[in-house]
Amino acid sequence: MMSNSIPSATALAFLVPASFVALDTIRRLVRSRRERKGSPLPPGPTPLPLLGNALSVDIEEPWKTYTEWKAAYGDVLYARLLDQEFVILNTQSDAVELLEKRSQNYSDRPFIATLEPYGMGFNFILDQHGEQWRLCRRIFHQTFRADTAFAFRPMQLRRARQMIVNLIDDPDQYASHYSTFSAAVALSAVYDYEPSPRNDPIVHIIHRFIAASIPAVTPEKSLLLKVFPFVLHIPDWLPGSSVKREARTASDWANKMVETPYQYVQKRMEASDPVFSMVSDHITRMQQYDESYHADYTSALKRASTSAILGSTETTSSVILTFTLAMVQNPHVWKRAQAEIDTVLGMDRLPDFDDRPSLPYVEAILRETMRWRPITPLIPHAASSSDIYKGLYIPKGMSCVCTKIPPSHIINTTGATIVANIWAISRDEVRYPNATQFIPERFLTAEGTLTDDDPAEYTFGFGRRICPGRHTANSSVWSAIATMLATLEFCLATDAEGKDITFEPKYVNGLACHPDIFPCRISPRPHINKTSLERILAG
Ligand code: HEM
Repeated sequence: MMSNSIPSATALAFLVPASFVALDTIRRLVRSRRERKGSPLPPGPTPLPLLGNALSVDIEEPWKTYTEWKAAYGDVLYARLLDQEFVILNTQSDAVELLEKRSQNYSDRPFIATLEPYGMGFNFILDQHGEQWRLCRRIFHQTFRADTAFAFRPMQLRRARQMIVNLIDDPDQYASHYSTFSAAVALSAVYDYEPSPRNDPIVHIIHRFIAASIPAVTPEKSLLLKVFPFVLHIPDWLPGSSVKREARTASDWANKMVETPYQYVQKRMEASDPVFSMVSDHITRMQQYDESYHADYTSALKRASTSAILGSTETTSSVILTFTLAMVQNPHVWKRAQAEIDTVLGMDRLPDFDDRPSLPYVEAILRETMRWRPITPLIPHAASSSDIYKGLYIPKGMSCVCTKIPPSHIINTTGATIVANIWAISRDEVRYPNATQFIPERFLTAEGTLTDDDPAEYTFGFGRRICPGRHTANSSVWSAIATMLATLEFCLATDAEGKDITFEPKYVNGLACHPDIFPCRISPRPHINKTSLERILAG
């Protein structure tokens, strides 16, 4: 039997990092008290020693807890989950004040211990606010800024129409068609790659990477690796090595995701096959720079291009899934939209971007879809220095305990996480009465024109980190939903006796938050058929 007074190696292995967390928390509290100079932290629920407020937060949907706390503590809240401090901004105006007007200080990201081990290091979405990020963002901007993204519109419409053909062919696979559509738009823009509608090898790599990396973004996995980084070095035959294997698999898929489409472009360029894409454009631009800069440029280009695929695939398809759920639950909405479309376009052509200003109800549906169930309910930034806002102390204050973390991360791991709570903004009952209901009319004036309220002003984020793909995203979502409304009907599924199958929607929190697959019947409108659509596509 083991003596009680001599801790086992395993107990030590757990005790040492736990003590680091405890000491670190105490050190931060002392330091923050010194730095505050009399300014209080934002109000919030009283934290327990060490655990902080971890036990009071809904782990599945923390945005709901923060929204409830708004009533008790106000618009700007402070909470601590274990050693991680959060300042939660529950209104758009506070998010604009800090994340936009003080963006010099609020454009970092919180440190996530799983990123490097799970192969997410290529992803500039989660990069710190520094030179590497700036170069990626510049490359990205040249392709996706408003005036250049305009050029993608014909491709986006064509892809949306192809999606309808796939939906008519195989309606039960609707989620997969949305995903293929979203990936296809991004792959066309970034690599000039046309994926096949089913079983495409590159789409397969993207899906495998996303599936393998989702465990990386869970807070518990991140905390585990932060506190016990040695689990990445446990031999494969020992219990507890599953995290290491999981990380290795995600990393392998990440590597394929970065290299395979990039090499596809390189090969086409070597074969003098004309290719027009973000990657080919920058490979050409790179030649004007000194050779010594090529390695950095290539690395930034690979990171920007892969981030574009990752940033667009699950987000766009999540919005279309949310839209489908709203249509199935609110048939009067798609019927009113179809009446608008038929009046403006007639029944023998499909909407294109010239029709967009004439279809305010379709636009209102898009806005309500973005508001009703925001796909990124919380947007995390990090403060690089502590600050005073409205007389409240906003701490930097998280520090990273331990080991194999690249120096570029360690330098910047000292920011409290500043969270824009998009859920709270979208649930503001003064601005959006009956906020839980899907009511596109809230974005229309009594005359039927659009109001000035556009949820795109908060659902795409804020300041220097605002979604740089937002113009492309907005056009993709519009082309998808306008084409779907013009061609499809959305009903509850029926059972063998013809009775409607009702269901309680469930939500999945992956890279974006979206409804889980639900039973529904998506069918062509009476005057639409596959042949006529294929004729339109061919023309
Ligand atoms: C409807 C679809 C989309 C939504 C709702 C969305 C939303 C967001 C949000 C909320 C952020 C974080 C902003 C912040 O930190 O303040 C973000 C970042 C980002 N998004 Fe999107 N996005 C969408 C589609 C896209 C698309 C299509 C692309 C690529 C073409 C893209 C690329 C990115 C990138 C690269 C970032 C990271 C920017 C940075 O950290 O500097 N997104 N997006």
